[in-house]
Amino acid sequence: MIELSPQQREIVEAPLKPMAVSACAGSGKTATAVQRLAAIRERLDDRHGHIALLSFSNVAVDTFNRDYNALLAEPGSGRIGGVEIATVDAFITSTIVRPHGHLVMGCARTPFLVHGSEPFLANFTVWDGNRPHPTTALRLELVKGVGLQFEVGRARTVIDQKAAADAIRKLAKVGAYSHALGSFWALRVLRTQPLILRALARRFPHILVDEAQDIGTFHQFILLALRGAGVQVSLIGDVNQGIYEFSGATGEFLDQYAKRDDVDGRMLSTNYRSVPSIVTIANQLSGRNDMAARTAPATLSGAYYFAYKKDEKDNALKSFAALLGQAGIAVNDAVVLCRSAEWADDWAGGEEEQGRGVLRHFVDAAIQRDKFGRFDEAFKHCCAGVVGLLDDGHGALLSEVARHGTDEQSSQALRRVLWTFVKDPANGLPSASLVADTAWQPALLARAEILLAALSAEHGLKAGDTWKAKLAKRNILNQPLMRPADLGIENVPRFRVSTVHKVKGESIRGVLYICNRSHLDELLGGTATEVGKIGYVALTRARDLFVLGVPANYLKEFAPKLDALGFAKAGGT
Ligand SMILES: Nc1ncnc2c1ncn2[C@@H]1O[C@H](COP(=O)(O)OP(=O)(O)OP(=O)(O)O)[C@@H](O)[C@H]1O
Repeated sequence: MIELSPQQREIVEAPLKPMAVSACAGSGKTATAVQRLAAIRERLDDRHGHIALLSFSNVAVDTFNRDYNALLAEPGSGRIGGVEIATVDAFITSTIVRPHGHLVMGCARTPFLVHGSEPFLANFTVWDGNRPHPTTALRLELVKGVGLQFEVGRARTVIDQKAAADAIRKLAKVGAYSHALGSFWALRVLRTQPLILRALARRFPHILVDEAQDIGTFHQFILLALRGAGVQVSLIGDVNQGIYEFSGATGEFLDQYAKRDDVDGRMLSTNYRSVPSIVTIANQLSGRNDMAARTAPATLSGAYYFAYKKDEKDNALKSFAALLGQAGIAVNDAVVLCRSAEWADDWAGGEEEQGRGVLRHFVDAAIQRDKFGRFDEAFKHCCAGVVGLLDDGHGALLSEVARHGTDEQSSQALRRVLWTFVKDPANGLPSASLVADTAWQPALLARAEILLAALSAEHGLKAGDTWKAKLAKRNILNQPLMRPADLGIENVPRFRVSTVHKVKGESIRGVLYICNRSHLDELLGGTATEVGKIGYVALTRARDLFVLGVPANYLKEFAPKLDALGFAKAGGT
């Protein structure tokens, strides 16, 4: 177990009152939050009350659970249960929407989350004046001076209030809600059901929220409603890492919360993750003055840049591999980061897109499993694909099967069948290395038939009438799903490639961040803009080595600025 610093310990041992902790990157928020959770648990007299520790990703929740259980296992630990560790959304779902949502949704069943691929959703659309959109595509925005606004699509088309409200009600009547609508219904419950609000406040006298810069507008109102009913809400986060601005999470709530009279404002300002030269650059970008706890290792470390050309990606990857070699970092301990999913796909050796609709879910599942070894992602896609093949009547199934930690026996048995299918390229989901039109799709069709027969016999699940048509060869090519490099034919190091958003919260030994001109511009401009913050998150993931990929055309323009910040030029393409 980590020995806490005095700054961390003061937070852990502070009096039981609402707290706002403004922390820098790599400052040990995880250990501090877990120990604070344990300290509150120990000191709280109310043995019926639960303390909730909430975050925004399953990875963070798993880490918290692991560390809290390790604390419980320590000799002499008198700590007991009575804590709830979950994502913010899972907490809202399990404590508000599922048990009480029916009171405001007008449905006669336990509400269930829909993911968008469920066939029955075809009957639930909303009209934008020109064309219909799935109701599940509605996003809710609170716009200053306007109030609640409903939008769809990338162009953020605003939907007529009444049309949106009618569509949401229609969906709610069958018990379904989308991800965006979950918080909406939860807030409705809290605002219209005072007895439930009071009961929740009694059950959760303390709620700690990690990554609090990611609290969006609806989450904020939910937390404030609970606070109004007496819950002590504490926040811990880093506004410089607020990279979900597009979804209404500006970090302002965390900033403002610290200024409230009854809130104890604290800081965590030592970075335990990165070597000092990286912390110095991070300080300049964020305007903070954080300390580096580490000293530089004897091998190559720090922040570098090199030029790359878009059509010579393999050279850039080889240059990065060479730098990693000098730093003594294995390829497996490094990552290539991009701003957008499209870029990440491209740098990962993007496949030519194959499949449409339901079939596309199976394509994605095979690629996730065989190219990236990500079985959890493969499982999710496979579930969406299988549910897409079933009869409309099984609309709630996907949400039951996909629910993290569900303990219902029927769901568990079904999960086992689906896992078996996902894990087995010989008899289940066919290998992504097969040629798609002549081998992969026919194999999928035959095995899906066997799977559907088993689901019908053992689980009473009925296949939809058109399931075969959904697996027809639409946009299926005469080539494998994975491109040759991933089949081991070309000799380029195989890096994990990811978006910055996906590695949030991680510590990684070597990071290459591939930029275009505007990414660089905003990175150098500091953390005032969202893309600037994304650059800051990329930089601060690196433990030992951070490399910036600069487009060759712009090297001359950016080199002096990068040198001035403390980057060093690496040899490169
Ligand atoms: N007191 C400490 N002494 C030594 N190492 C520590 C201490 N506190 C934290 N660390 C280490 O610092 C690293 C970063 O911690 P953690 O992942 O919790 O950072 P974080 O604050 O969540 O960062 P970020 O917000 O950037 O993801 C971890 O490897 C952790 O073990």
